[in-house]
This record gives sequence, structure tokens and C-alpha cells, in this order.
Amino acid sequence: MADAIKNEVGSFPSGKKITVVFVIGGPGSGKGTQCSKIVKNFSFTHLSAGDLLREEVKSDTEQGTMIKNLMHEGKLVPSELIVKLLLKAMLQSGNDKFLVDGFPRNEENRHAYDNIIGIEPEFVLFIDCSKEEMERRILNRNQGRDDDNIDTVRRRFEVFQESTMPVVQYYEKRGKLRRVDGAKSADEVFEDVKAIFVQLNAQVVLSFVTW
Ligand SMILES: Nc1ncnc2c1ncn2[C@@H]1O[C@H](COP(=O)(O)OP(=O)(O)O)[C@@H](O)[C@H]1O
Ligand SMILES: Nc1ccn([C@@H]2O[C@H](COP(=O)(O)OP(=O)(O)O)[C@@H](O)[C@H]2O)c(=O)n1
Repeated sequence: MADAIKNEVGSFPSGKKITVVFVIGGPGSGKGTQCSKIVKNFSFTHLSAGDLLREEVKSDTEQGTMIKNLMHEGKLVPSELIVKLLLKAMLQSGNDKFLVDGFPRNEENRHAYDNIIGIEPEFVLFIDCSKEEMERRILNRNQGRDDDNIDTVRRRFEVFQESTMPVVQYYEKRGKLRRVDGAKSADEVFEDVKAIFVQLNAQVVLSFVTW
């Protein structure tokens, strides 16, 4: 399956350094908000898994309908599908630095990414926020999202707790997790996020100098 997807979509030239940062957090924790701020300050391309899926839903295909139904129920779409969309968007961007927002959402997402794209993330930014605060924000978000209703939101919280938290713990054990307190104001959260990205840039400069 991995080879079929790479044959269809393409792959990165071997030897090219590609930087990937995953951004994980519960629904409404502020992933999209922080990613927009990161993009304005650092030269990353922001890819939101949810936005890529919402684009697919617009296409009037069987696959689009399947995604729409799963999202409406707050469930996750098959991993190979989302990884294929991610790979396509990464290659189309022409950039070599990616913020992948809302991914990986479960162990299956993580395995599919490892098998198909296989670029080890530099680190995983985890935006930690209470359920009460996330619920308040989503119900005030007003983006007309079909899944921002109380029943679907509750299901999304369950999926986050059951399926995404194990992924967070996996990266924590490997020393890859960078946790920020998402309950503060968006600008205050960004102060903490910025410090993490400044450190990443400093590491790149240092490895270049020592090389
Ligand atoms: N730190 C924050 N404090 C208060 N509201 C926030 C904060 N970060 C984001 N928001 C608001 O909360 C809602 C959800 O944020 P969003 O970035 O869309 O979350 P996610 O991408 O994690 O679902 C949006 O309406 C956004 O404007
Ligand atoms: N890796 C992913 C990301 C999103 N999704 C789907 O897209 C929905 C919305 O995700 P999102 O990241 O845009 O929004 P939030 O739930 O974080 O607010 C999820 O509830 C899933 O149905 C998925 O199936 N797999």
C-alpha cells in the first residue's frame, strides 16, 4: 500500500533535509490559532489535517461523502487516506518545513505516516487545555462547522482521550514532546510556542557551525 501511494503521489528526493513538526491538542485547544502565528514568524508551511479533509468533502465523490459522514460523527477517517492527502500537500508546497496540525490522532495514523512518509518529526508540540475551556471555545467558534455541535464535540473529546492521548504519551516517552499551557491567552501561549521554535532554529545554526 505504501509503495502504491508513493507511486501515485510521489516522494521527497532522498538526501533532502525535510523538517516536520506535529501539532497536537484537543478539539478547540488552539492548534490552528498557534499555527497561523508560527507561520508568520518562521518559514513553515501549515498543513491542517482537518482542513485537507474538509477540502475533500467539497468534492462530490463517494470518498467525499464517506469523509463527511465520519467527521459529522466525530470519528477518525482511515489513516492511509489522510496520509496520502498530507504527502500530496507537502510535495505541492515546494517547501521543506512543515507544521502538521491535528495529526497523528491515533496509533494507526502514526504507523501509516511512518510507513508512507517516514520523516521523523523534529518534535511534537502539544497544546494542553482543559475540556471545559475547549468546549467553551468550540461552541463560540462560529465557523459554521458541521461538527461543532455539542453531541459531536463530546464524541471528539472521547476520541481525543482514548485515541490521541496514547500518541502524546508515546512521544513524551521518546523525549519528543514540547508541552505548552493552552489555557492562557493566544498571545501568551504564543510566547511559549515561540521559545520552542527559536530553540529549533538555534539547533540548526549550531549543527551547521559544528559541521
Ligand atoms: N488561547 C486562546 N484563548 C482563547 N481563545 C482561543 C485561544 N486560542 C484559540 N482560541 C479560539 O478558540 C477557538 C478554537 O481555536 P482553534 O485554533 O480553531 O482550535 P483547534 O484548531 O485546536 O480546533 C477559535 O475560535 C479561536 O479563536
Ligand atoms: N488526522 C485526522 C485529523 C482530523 N480528522 C477528522 O477531522 C475532524 C476535525 O479535525 P480538526 O483537526 O479540523 O478539528 P479539531 O477537532 O481539532 O477542532 C476530526 O474530528 C476527524 O473527524 C481525522 O479523521 N484524522
